[in-house]
Amino acid sequence: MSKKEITTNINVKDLNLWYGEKHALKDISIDIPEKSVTALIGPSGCGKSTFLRCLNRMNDLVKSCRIEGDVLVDDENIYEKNIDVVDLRKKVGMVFQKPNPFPMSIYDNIAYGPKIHGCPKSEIEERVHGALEDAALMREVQERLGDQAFALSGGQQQRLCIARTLAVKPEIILFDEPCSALDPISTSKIEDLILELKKDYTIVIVTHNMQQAARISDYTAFFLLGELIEFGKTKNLFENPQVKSTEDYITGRFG
Ligand SMILES: Nc1ncnc2c1ncn2[C@@H]1O[C@H](COP(=O)(O)OP(=O)(O)OP(=O)(O)O)[C@@H](O)[C@H]1O
Repeated sequence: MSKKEITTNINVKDLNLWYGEKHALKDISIDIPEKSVTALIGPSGCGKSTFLRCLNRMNDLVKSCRIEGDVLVDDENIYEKNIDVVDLRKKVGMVFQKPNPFPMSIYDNIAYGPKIHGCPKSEIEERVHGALEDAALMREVQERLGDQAFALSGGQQQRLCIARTLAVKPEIILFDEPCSALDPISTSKIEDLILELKKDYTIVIVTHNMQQAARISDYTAFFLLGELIEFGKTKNLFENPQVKSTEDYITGRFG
């Protein structure tokens, strides 16, 4: 890492996670820099999505899941009893693998979040428009905001889901393989968007696509069998990996 002081806003210490008997994350410690893109890479089943979901407590929804260790967001341990999970997920938004718009209009999809979080009625329209602009979707949908969201293409639906996340003004956005269901042109639009968003948001992205990690991330974390093997600047990790298994993975020897 550079000598310049790097500010981190997600600090994970000795995180362990079990699904029943299965020890899925083992002693993970990592400090994630703010306003940058951190990619999580590694072979299928190594725990990338599980780790991502720990950052906004999505694993709370899994009955068999047990977590030990600390996950600090802005110096606050998000696993403390007094944490309001709804507020947490507003601050730490998430975009999933498959676009999952609500069965309602384009406008209402985006207005939904601000409404349930008590945004004054007079500000909703501005929020919706701002989020559509920031998600680089406005130009394509401005004439059809009342149309059903499902009428959009897959790539547009995914940008709608990003707009929906932005509308509640998060600080951190988690992306779980956001392009895996998309064609190359839609993928490239989402990648451009992520590069734009990192000016204002901290982004953590799970990707199977190493070229994608190399293209858009500033930092990369390599996971293997539930362990964090190596973490550092993307350029260093890809060009000069410090651990043999990282090198084996990025050169395609396994995974
Ligand atoms: N809800 C669950 N219940 C039980 N085991 C689970 C659950 N979710 C994940 N696992 C297990 O935990 C391990 C890590 O899974 P996870 O989905 O985090 O891996 P991943 O690296 O994201 O994989 P992929 O790249 O295939 O999405 C795997 O062995 C998986 O089978």
